[in-house]
Amino acid sequence: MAALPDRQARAANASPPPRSFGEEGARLSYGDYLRLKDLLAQQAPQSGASDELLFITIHQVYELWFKLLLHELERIRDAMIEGALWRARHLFRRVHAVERVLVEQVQVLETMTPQDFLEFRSVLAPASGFQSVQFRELEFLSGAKDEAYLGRLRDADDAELARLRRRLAEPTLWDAYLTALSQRGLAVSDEEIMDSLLAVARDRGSYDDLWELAEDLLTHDETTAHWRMRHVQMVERQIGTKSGTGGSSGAPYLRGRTRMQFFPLLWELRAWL
Ligand code: HEM
Ligand SMILES: N[C@@H](CC(=O)c1ccccc1NC=O)C(=O)O
Repeated sequence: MAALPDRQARAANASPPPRSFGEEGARLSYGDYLRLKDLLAQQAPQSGASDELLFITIHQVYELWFKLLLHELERIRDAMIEGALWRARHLFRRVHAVERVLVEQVQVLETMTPQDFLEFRSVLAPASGFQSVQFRELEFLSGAKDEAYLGRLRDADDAELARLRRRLAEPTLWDAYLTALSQRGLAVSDEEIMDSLLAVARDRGSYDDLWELAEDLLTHDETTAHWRMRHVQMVERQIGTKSGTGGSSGAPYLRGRTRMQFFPLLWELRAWL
């Protein structure tokens, strides 16, 4: 291999310095690429209350993360069906990291006092988190399909309803995990599934990838439950025992939701080990 020219030799060559990577076309700027004009025009407080910008910003950030989570969880599901378990595991690391951010982010909204929330709470009604289509899509994709929530959406448009109906029809993460198990010769019928999960847990030498994937599913379940618990704590801090703008009992309804599990068999497995 030829030696690299030293600094003096390079200076003597006197050719112009190379342009930095990608500058040749010079078409995109930071703001164009990220569509910041559009993005930053989307925060439109309805009241004069100072904390409404915080409230809107937080919710929009959640919805952006939900969008990414849906994208990655779909890829995880498809990777499991294709038998590319390494890719599913790789993407689960990203999903878990984002989910931890979602939990951590609650504290930002908790810097708002209930008095300051009350300055604009009445303008929100009857809007509420019930109407988060992406949140419900995440639940459906994870395995908690409950058609009744379609009725709580109020003013969802046709495209949103179609998205939710598609999620109700398509395979869940759990369906995909069962496919991965059966591809390895393990039985997945209702009667046999627990024996198969036990076989995976007891023979890490043969099934370590399937075991670790089940652990990744469980972590997804657990971090989602953490979010639900942090959300209800925040709700109790903000509105106490008041009912919700979306028409539910508020904190009691949300407390009930914290018991939800996407993958109950993975939790039950612990008792059989
Ligand atoms: C001041 C802060 C918040 C309060 C007081 C609050 C209150 C509530 C209440 C009372 C409900 C039950 C529906 C109803 O009757 O209104 C609800 C549901 C929900 N909220 Fe919030 N929320 C807050 C912040 C957030 C944030 C930051 C998110 C993030 C996206 C969020 C997402 C949701 C979702 C997805 C639901 C549906 C939960 C389910 O059905 O399991 N909320 N919220
Ligand atoms: N349900 C809340 C209001 C609320 O938090 C909210 C209102 C409109 C859009 C998103 C919301 N966030 C989560 O429920 C309440 O009862 O105060």
